Amino acid sequence: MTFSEWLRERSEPAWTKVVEHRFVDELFAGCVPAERMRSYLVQDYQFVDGFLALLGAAVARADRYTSRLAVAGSIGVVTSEENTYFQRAFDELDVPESDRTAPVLDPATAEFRELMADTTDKGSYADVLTVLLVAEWTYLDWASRAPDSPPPNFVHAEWIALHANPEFRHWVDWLRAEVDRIGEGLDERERARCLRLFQHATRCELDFFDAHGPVPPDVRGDGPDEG
Ligand SMILES: Cc1ncc(CO)c(N)n1
Repeated sequence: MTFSEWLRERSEPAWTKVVEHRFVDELFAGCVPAERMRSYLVQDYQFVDGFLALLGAAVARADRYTSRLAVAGSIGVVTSEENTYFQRAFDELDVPESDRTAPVLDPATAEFRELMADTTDKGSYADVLTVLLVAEWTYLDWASRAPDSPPPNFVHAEWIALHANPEFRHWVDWLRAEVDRIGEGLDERERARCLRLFQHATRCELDFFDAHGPVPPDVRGDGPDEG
């Protein structure tokens, strides 16, 4: 088993709860109510802010030029296609300027941003890659479940398409291979630290979806499956 597979397996059942979250099923069906899609995207823009800083830390801490180039390529996507998607979605959903730049943070967003900021400031390259991998791999995994026909509303359809395309898969494959490569050189303590970070980030992903329903946050996807 590779290091990345081991990290993911040890993060069950939360991992699968993220990938099979009801928010995702609603997204595929195009029936996330506008109010919840708005709050999800407003909060996610704040996630992306912290995530971009974390990508910068990966560029800074990488041990070789080819790795810096790979991460920089992803920075290019976040700052162009993904950013213009947010702007167009915010226009469509009538998001006021204050919520685009400085919204009140949900507890789930605040915790995720704190984890990313701590890792940006103090994490090793392995730590940084670990948190990046959770964020990208969970999104690839849920998006891979998308049905063939996209929902009619571009706000739903393009959010799926941003994470269900060959370039994104290629980036996540690279991140996994990079975590596996760096994992080879880690000692027991460092690996255990990566696992704790991986599990914490996976919990943050679950809390983030839970915060935008339809399951109330205190149920955390543990209730009976209502399909
Ligand atoms: C909360 C969250 N996790 C992961 C991604 C994808 O990087 C995202 N946009 N938002």
